Amino acid sequence: MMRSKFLSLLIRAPSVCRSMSTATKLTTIDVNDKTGIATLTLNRSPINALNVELLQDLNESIKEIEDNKSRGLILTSSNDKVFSAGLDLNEMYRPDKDRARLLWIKLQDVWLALYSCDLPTAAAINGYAPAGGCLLATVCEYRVMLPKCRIGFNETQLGIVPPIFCMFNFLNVLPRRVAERSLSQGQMFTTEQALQIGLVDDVVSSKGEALDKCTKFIDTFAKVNPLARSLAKQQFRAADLQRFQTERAKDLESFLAFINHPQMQEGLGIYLNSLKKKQQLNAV
Ligand SMILES: CCCCCC/C=C\CC(=O)SCCNC(=O)CCNC(=O)[C@H](O)C(C)(C)COP(=O)(O)OP(=O)(O)OC[C@H]1O[C@@H](n2cnc3c(N)ncnc32)[C@H](O)[C@@H]1OP(=O)(O)O
Repeated sequence: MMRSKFLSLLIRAPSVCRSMSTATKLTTIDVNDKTGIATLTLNRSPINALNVELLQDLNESIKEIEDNKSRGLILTSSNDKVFSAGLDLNEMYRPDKDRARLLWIKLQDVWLALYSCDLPTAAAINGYAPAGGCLLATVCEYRVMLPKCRIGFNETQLGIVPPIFCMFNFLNVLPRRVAERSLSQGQMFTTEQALQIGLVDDVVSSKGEALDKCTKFIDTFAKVNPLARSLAKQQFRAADLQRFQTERAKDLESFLAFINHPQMQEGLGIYLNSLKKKQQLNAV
């Protein structure tokens, strides 16, 4: 009797979150002591544009979460309107050559860390997620999104060829025909369209609900042997990971050649300017 009372108290006890790291500045990690699940929050104001430092912090945080044997990883944003605006275009426009190289290497590292992550991963997409934002969301195994947002790879709309890891992500989530069309057209989807085509698994009305849904998804693995789960995931992703490793160096050189092209620089300048003037392209 005493024991079951004690157990019911434990079950009803409010969940306690503890911060795992103070070292990172542009990401935060909160581990729920009850569920053992880590929430990794993008925290670069104003719109979580992915610069070298944010990508570096993301890499460190993912490693920290894996090393601390969390039960799962939920990726979200501290901004209530934007999950991530994608790569920081200021890193690509009139770039510092060393930083541009580092930017792409760190983006590749983040993709690799999440694509091959041992833990179950889920994205609580609490705002806009264009390009690199969509990359972070679709590299996860489950997605839930808030209404009235947009998500997609808009690269071709900006004259950019989406890198192969965008293709891997989409092919894991969408039927091949839909993946190819949306990547080659640079389509941005509303939340409702994203749900309809299966780009997101669920739609909820608040960030709290989104985090709950992600927790429930991760809980579906509670009774599965973690090693078997992780190896099954690796098996599914092995061919993509191998191709990525083979093409990684070439992919970096393509990115550098691409951003150093005068025509691309001109286009990036015009696009950045249009964003600053709040004249966002219809594509986003
Ligand atoms: C060989 C292979 C090469 C492959 C290369 C692949 C590369 C790229 C992948 C990418 O990720 S490129 C980035 C694509 N991202 C976008 O197109 C998003 C553009 N942004 C928006 O649509 C909106 O900003 C938003 C995300 C919907 C947010 O809207 P909101 O109204 O909340 O905020 P804004 O006022 O528009 O923006 C605030 C502030 O940030 C500036 N800004 C916006 N996006 C970016 C960005 N990606 N990088 C840098 N700066 C950005 C925007 O100009 C505003 O600046 P100020 O006016 O405050 O100076």
